[in-house]
Amino acid sequence: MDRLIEAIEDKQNPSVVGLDPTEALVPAQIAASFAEEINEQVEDPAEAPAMQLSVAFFEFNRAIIDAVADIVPAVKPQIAMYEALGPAGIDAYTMTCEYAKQQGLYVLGDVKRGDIGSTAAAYAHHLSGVGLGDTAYDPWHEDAVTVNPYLGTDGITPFVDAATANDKDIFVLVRTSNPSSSELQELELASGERVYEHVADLVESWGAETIGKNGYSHVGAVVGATHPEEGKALRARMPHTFFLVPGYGAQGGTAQGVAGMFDRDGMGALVNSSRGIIGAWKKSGKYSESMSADDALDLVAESAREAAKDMRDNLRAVLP
Ligand SMILES: O=C(O)c1cc(=O)[nH]c(=O)n1[C@@H]1O[C@H](COP(=O)(O)O)[C@@H](O)[C@H]1O
Repeated sequence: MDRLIEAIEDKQNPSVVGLDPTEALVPAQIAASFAEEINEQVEDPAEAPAMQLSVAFFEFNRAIIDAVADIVPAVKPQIAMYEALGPAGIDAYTMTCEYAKQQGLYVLGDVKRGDIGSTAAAYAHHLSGVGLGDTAYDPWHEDAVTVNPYLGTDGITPFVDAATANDKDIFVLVRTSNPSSSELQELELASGERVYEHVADLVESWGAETIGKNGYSHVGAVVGATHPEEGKALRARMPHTFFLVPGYGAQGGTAQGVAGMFDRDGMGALVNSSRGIIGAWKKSGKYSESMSADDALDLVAESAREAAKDMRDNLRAVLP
């Protein structure tokens, strides 16, 4: 986790921009501006809409990355939004990750993978690259991925091994931000612990052999901004586990609510906002359907930059 920590210290900003584009979040004229070019390229006209949106997603992301790269240490592309477009969407995802890396950003691939050990080892190629040894080729350009711990240790170990071998990281779901999370995560065990507390102890143990010079391991945890008190308690319970904290902004999480998830040095957590930043242009009052695609992209970028600055300043105000 040392590379992420250094990136956060460099920008003095523990926030990450979630790149979760959807057709509703990307100004319509951007995809429309590629219609002619795409229609000439595609063999099957039915493919055109997905191709157009994929190109639009990448241009949308590139404009936002250019606008926030000097403000934030990291971006978190959510692969689901790209998978929704099929293979062309995956191309937009990997191009987005590659471009963000080229701008010096830490790329957190939100892929939430989890399976039995042999399958997890295949998924772990997101971190270990394709091919063997020196010939390993990295088509994903991710510094970290999110993973689901529901299958237990043998489903996680391949990810820990790949992360450690490649100086990358994983973030394991512990206390998720969604309303239904309590149905499972708050269940009380015979020991009196809650399920999420038991998972927290497993996550801390999974990283124990990989603690870096800043005191945090390659194995992080996902702790929702919508659970301030539980997050504060988990901060103390998981001293060597860095937190990815989603749920700020669109889901109601606040800077005050996440303050307890940081350690006494103001480190230990990276707070995510996706829709609150990439959708800020919708609240600017400056968008018009008649504006050009270039002007729409400029508005997206300018709005994202302002929203990223606000988030940075809100977090700085609550940190030691
Ligand atoms: O793993 C995640 O990042 C995640 C875990 C969680 O508990 N809650 C959660 O919202 N997320 C992700 O964080 C992002 C939140 O998006 P916004 O609500 O738009 O900021 C989405 O990409 C979610 O998939």
